Amino acid sequence: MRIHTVTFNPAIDHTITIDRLIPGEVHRARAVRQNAGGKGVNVASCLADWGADVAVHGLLGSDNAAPFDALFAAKGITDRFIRVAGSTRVNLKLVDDAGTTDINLDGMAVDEALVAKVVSQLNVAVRSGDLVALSGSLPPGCPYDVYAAMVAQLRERGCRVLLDTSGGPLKHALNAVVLPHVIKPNRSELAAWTGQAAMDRTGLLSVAADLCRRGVELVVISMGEEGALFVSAQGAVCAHLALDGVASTVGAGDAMVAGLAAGLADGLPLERLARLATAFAVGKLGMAGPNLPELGAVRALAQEVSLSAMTMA
Ligand SMILES: Nc1ncnc2c1ncn2[C@@H]1O[C@H](COP(=O)(O)OP(=O)(O)OP(=O)(O)O)[C@@H](O)[C@H]1O
Ligand SMILES: O=P(O)(O)OC[C@@]1(O)O[C@H](CO)[C@@H](O)[C@@H]1O
Repeated sequence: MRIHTVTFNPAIDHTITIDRLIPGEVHRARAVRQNAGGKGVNVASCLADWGADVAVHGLLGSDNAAPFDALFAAKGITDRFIRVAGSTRVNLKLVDDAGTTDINLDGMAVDEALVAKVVSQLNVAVRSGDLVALSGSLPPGCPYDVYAAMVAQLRERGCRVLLDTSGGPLKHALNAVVLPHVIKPNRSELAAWTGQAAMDRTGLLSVAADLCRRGVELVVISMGEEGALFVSAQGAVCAHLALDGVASTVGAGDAMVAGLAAGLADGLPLERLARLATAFAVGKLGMAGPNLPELGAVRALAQEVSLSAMTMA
């Protein structure tokens, strides 16, 4: 069984650490780093640290592909990205004591024929029983309903599909007849899908329960430092683990998706899945880039996660 990740809009994350972000002021950088990123790349990077067999798919600019080539080679990730003339976007992450401010660019414009090529290559590469994570925003030129179409095609091929996206692409995927097995929106992405500015836990739980009734097997709603809700036909739990010394919150949600994929690959029941996915996310928080600490540390974190059962309406 192989895990595939798809990233149509990868990014090089340029992280600048400053003392305190004050709009309109000149800031002096305390530290600067760059890493290959984009949601599906981060998912694959964490899964490779866990020892999973993982392949990455999508579109990558050939002018600045070096950090991606280095990451894939260093971690033994199978590289199925199609190289395209041009540059992958560079996203800015401004880190100060209050947290991280993300400035994400649109990404390289692509044409529909290239998107179709990624989809058909993936359809040939997957085997029944494989897991596929579809992650992130879509670049200009990419049809908003591409994830919805891919979910149907991949399920037809016997794959299990995890979706982590937002806005229009999430809307298309959740309004489709054939739904993903797993979704992992954060709370504001799910609230936006329902047309609300914000939602409390009761509201989130009720939307998740509706999605489960419609056929999504597992809805995971991440809530930053408040942890995450895991909702399936088996029940609902809130999982949380506090961490001192957060190095970077960038990609915590992707690490959580990686933990979900790893747990699903092992057939874990809901509570153990919630523990493992939370341990991946919190383990990543202590690392600068999209990386996990050593496996023993992740397993130890999983034991420390506190779980509380939630009642569904
Ligand atoms: N400050 C924090 N303290 C403890 N846990 C955290 C913190 N930030 C994130 N997490 C953990 O990581 C998970 C994912 O974080 P978050 O909800 O920020 O995801 P996200 O919005 O998808 O992030 P990204 O898009 O950067 O990957 C949370 O559900 C929680 O378990
Ligand atoms: O613009 P998108 O695709 O929604 O998010 C892109 C991004 O913020 O997601 C990752 C963190 O989750 C980063 O590596 C990357 O910069």
